Amino acid sequence: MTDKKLGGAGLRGQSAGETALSTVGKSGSGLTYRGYDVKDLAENTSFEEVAYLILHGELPTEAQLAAYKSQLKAMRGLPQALKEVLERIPASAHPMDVMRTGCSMLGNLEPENSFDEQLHVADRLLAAFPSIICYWYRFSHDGVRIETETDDDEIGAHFLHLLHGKAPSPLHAKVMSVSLILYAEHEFNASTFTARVCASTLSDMFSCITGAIGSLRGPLHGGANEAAMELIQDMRSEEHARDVLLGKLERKEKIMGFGHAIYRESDPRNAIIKSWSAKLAEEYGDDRLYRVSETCEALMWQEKKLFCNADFFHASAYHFMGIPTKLFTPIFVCSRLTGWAAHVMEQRANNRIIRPSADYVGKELRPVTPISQR
Ligand SMILES: CC(=O)SCCNC(=O)CCNC(=O)[C@H](O)C(C)(C)COP(=O)(O)OP(=O)(O)OC[C@H]1O[C@@H](n2cnc3c(N)ncnc32)[C@H](O)[C@@H]1OP(=O)(O)O
Ligand SMILES: O=C([O-])CC(=O)C(=O)O
Repeated sequence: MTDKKLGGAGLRGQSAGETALSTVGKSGSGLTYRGYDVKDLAENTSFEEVAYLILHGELPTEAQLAAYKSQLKAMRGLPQALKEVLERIPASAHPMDVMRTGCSMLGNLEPENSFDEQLHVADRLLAAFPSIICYWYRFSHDGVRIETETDDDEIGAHFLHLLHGKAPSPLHAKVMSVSLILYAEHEFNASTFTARVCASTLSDMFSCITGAIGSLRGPLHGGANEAAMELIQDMRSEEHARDVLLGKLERKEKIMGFGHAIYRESDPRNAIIKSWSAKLAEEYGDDRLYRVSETCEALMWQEKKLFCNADFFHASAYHFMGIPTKLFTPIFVCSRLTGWAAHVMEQRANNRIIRPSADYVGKELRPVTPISQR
């Protein structure tokens, strides 16, 4: 992987601070969390181990992991006032707006009173986010008030259990764990930077995370996994996929799930989620979605030298597990929370308010014309 030539708009290529949490797009290692290659982590750990690594600095021992899992399990319940708010949100709402409101409401009910509570707040949100989104989804779509405390050991399995009303298969639980690992942390991406800017004013953790959810929602960032699904779901065949994409490229439309602000030749998360999507396609008996996804990948590289980012094969993988498309980006939130919270803590530990300057391109200094003469 070569380093991308960075420069120009969007603060590209400018260092905006220091981090010990991850590296993105460095030659020789595509993506590392606290010094571990994401591929190594995806092959050899669970999401809870990675969350512990990101939040605490080191991988847990067996005893630490067991204690961490039981601690998170015990924090899955939602306060009645939050459930009432979630019940008032219509089924037509975007689930990312539900996440934003759910996070913000929890901040009213269980505020972070001092920075000494920051790790507790991060863990509480980690445990509560799947409950928040699934409670709202099942109530608004199926009319049921679900019990949000399951006995599932892992957050990914817990999410699928709440969504489908039954514990997932080992394959689905494994894919969720890998997916959450892949999405957990990514240096100074837009949503993380939002969280850090908010943290730099010495605001509370809930505000930082609520702002980050808003930034992740857009289709140029986390929202791309949903947009990718919307793109591929109507592709009837490989030939149709090619026609659709060539038409879009001709019209200079963005193809969601492709390209990246930092990576130049590939996103290291793609090969990992793609291989799990292939396994799920086989289990599902799919004879279209995975193939058209591969067609898109080949055509985009051939035509534009653009590669799939983390989001593209997440679309088919989530679909094969029966996850409704509009819940794709909220799963990203359930994972990225770990990175956001760790960045907030890192910012707080060595803080200076983030306040860049702007190049002024407006009018020269001029006097106010009295309103009667304008
Ligand atoms: C988990 C994540 O958040 S990963 C990102 C998810 N987002 C997406 O998948 C949305 C689609 N992708 C994009 O919009 C962009 O690739 C971004 C936002 C991710 C990165 O943007 P940038 O850093 O500005 O892209 P970059 O500088 O590499 O763009 C180079 C050229 O390729 C084009 N390009 C980049 N991505 C795409 C795409 N997905 N489809 C079509 N053209 C594209 C750009 O328009 C640009 O063309 P130009 O030189 O004619 O203006
Ligand atoms: O780094 C970025 O710009 C976007 C991204 O891939 C992520 O946040 O996972």
